[in-house]
Amino acid sequence: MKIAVLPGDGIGPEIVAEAIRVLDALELPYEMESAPVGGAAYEAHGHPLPETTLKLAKDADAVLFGAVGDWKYDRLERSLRPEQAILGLRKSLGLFANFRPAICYEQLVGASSLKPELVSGLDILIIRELTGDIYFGQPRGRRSAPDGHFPGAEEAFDTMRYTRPEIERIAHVAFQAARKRSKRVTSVDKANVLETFQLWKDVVTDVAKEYPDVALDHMYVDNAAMQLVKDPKKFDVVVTGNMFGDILSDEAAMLTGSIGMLPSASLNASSQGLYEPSHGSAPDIAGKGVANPLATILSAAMMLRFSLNQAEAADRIESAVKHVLAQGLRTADIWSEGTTKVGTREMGDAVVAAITKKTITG
Ligand SMILES: NC(=O)C1=CN([C@@H]2O[C@H](COP(=O)(O)OP(=O)(O)OC[C@H]3O[C@@H](n4cnc5c(N)ncnc54)[C@H](O)[C@@H]3O)[C@@H](O)[C@H]2O)C=CC1
Ligand SMILES: CC(C)CC(=O)C(=O)O
Ligand SMILES: [Mg+2]
Repeated sequence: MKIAVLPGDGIGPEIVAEAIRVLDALELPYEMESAPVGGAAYEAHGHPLPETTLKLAKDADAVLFGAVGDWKYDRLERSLRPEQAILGLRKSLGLFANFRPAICYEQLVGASSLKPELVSGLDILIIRELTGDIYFGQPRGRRSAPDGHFPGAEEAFDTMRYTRPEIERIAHVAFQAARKRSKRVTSVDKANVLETFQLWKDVVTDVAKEYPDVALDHMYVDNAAMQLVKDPKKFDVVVTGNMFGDILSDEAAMLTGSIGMLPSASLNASSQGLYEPSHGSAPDIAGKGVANPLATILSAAMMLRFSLNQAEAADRIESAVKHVLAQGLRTADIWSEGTTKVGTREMGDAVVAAITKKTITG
């Protein structure tokens, strides 16, 4: 088993270090190799995704990724910006299916942005298409506007685009996931306005015919954003496009207590995967030792389950996380009165201790 480790920027190296310590505590027979990515790679090699980093990721069974980006690169030419590294990895490895489970752990019900009764027992699976949509569509650019209300004025444009096969394959992923859960899929679109999402809705409806045991409903994205905070438990599997999934998953994170709790798995057709927290590099707290490492640690558990065939080890990590939360340990983002505030490293220590001392109560 070979794991490529790409810590990246900001809090990336801090949280990935804790995930690695947790993986090490499991004493599994894997090999790990690290490489720079994002701003760190730009500084060292002049490119956010050097060929050697890309090759390491392609050759690995799984990639453990931190986060990329920093405000200081905002004015760089787009192809050199750190965020292009994660987009490039997703595209090059064909990681079209992004799983973002928004689970509110019982111990964190009080940390959620919503009332306890709305989030107690919450378990939503957001399935986000990850290699298409407006993040990848061509053409894009800036130019002098050729027409419109202000001809000759500077304008910028991006292209929202999906093909039928792209939508079909993510729809199959969603229906198959729903079969293992409560057999409900909500497809989120903007078909009332966008041609791209009228196609999305038509294709998801067609694919649904192959899954008569799964109930499908459609919801416009603006309504979905509202329903997520009004009555989140009405959702089970949510399938949507790249941009809507990006936005809705950050919103869903707050139902679970913090963006620092939301892991993710990005899979290709051969179950090779990239595992990263759903959040970014958090430059505002980088280097302070306060970032929550649990989303990354839980992403490592998803890696063991989905790409490395180590479901039991994944269960051990997830039980250890529940155990430390039950002990009352909290990083600043999930802290509340009556709990114990700890830093990134202490939280990692506690998860490692729960695994190695076998003190897990679940
Ligand atoms: N996959 C990736 O590498 C991603 C990269 N980014 C990049 O990250 C940089 C920062 O973006 P933002 O919009 O600020 O989003 P962000 O997710 O990095 O941070 C948003 C807020 O959440 C907090 N936060 C995030 N992760 C946390 C954690 N583990 N523990 C405690 N608090 C946490 C941050 O302190 C900040 O207040 C940008 O350059 C952005 O492009 C953003 C999202 C994903
Ligand atoms: C660089 C962004 C597209 C990454 C992001 O915000 C995400 O995947 O959640
Ligand atoms: Mg995002």
